[in-house]
Amino acid sequence: MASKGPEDEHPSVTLFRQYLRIRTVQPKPDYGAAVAFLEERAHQLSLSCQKVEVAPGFVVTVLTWPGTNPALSSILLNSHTDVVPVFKEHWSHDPFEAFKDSDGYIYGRGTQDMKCVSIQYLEAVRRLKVEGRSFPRTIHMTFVPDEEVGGHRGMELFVQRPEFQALRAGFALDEGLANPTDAFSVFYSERSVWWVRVTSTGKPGHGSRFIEDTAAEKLHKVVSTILAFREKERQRLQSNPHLKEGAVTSVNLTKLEGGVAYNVVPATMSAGFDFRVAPDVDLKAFEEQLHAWCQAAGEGVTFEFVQKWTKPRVTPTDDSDPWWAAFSQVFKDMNLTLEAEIFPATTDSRYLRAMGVPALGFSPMNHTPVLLHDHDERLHEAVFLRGIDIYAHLLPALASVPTLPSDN
Ligand SMILES: CSCC[C@H](NC=O)C(=O)O
Ligand SMILES: [Zn+2]
Ligand SMILES: [Zn+2]
Repeated sequence: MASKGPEDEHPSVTLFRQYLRIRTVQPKPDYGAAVAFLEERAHQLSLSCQKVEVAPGFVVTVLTWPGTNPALSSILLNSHTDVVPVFKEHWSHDPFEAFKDSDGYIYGRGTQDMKCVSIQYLEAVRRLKVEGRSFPRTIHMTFVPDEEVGGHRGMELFVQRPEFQALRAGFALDEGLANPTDAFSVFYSERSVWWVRVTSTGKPGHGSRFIEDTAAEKLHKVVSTILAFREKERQRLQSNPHLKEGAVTSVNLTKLEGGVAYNVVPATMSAGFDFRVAPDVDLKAFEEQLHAWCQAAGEGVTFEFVQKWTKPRVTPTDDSDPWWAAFSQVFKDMNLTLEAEIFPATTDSRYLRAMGVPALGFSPMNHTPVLLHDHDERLHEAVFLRGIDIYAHLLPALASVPTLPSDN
């Protein structure tokens, strides 16, 4: 297929590519430019735009399309504005140029995670407004900073504020993942992130001696135990075709620290682990297990949490739930396949669900390899445009869910 020149490119694709060029890349995202871009979109769409500074320099931008029945709770469409860093030398094209190849693939950091979704929300709303449609429920689009580093200066603070309460969110959409097959993935829960630092202390001394009770020996025991647990979970996932990645607990050894010189046995060493705990795990029992593993390694082995999520929640996916019924019916009507899963990593949905707002993670990308955080992150323009169609069906369905007991 020959590439369309910029003159006949779909305007939604052009807008997407403009947004991709804004360097909201961690660790120093240009949030000012993103907020200015969103304010301009609000102006173009005749939507109100509220800026909530949740921490100095960290703004949540809220664009609102009022519904016809303000008594009803609202639909919240969330996306984060930041993107993860790149290894530029591994990219085929500049990751912040939004290069489109002759087949229609758009390359860029954020093409999948999740600048596509931000623009799809905006363009679906634009289309529905142009068509003169209106719906009972208000639609809020929230654009939040700092998701990629945990949301601690983004959604985590925003949900605690009166401005969030004032949105009266009844249901939310947030990010999901691409799916390489014909199906679309949707995420109704996520694993709890636990970043654990195990510190081992022991006897120091000269590197030539058989010193008893060293920090390294004991740390090695803990590392072995945890990696054995990892293998057990890996096998459990591999041997059961019904289980998807998010249904088991994963762990990786991601940091090792300690030592000062080759001939000095260090008195302390530490190991860092990234646990993603499945939502059906008893978290109290799991923490006790961590204690037991450390204790079994010997005296002076302790652990601390660097991240610890303790409020896993599951959004209903049975047809008796009005939100799920409305969401899934759209896919039936459009003859599209949905696969419901637990998100394997962490998103801002956890903060929304913990506030009692049911949330689904959905990024409309089928026939697309999962390339978030990867080199050559890309999305085909046709898949991107199809996503706008899908939201243009989803938003009317969700914003027309009849009055619920929770609305009163
Ligand atoms: C807990 S902070 C990290 C959040 C991050 N989210 C997306 O990749 C993740 O590692 O899942
Ligand atoms: Zn993301
Ligand atoms: Zn991400």
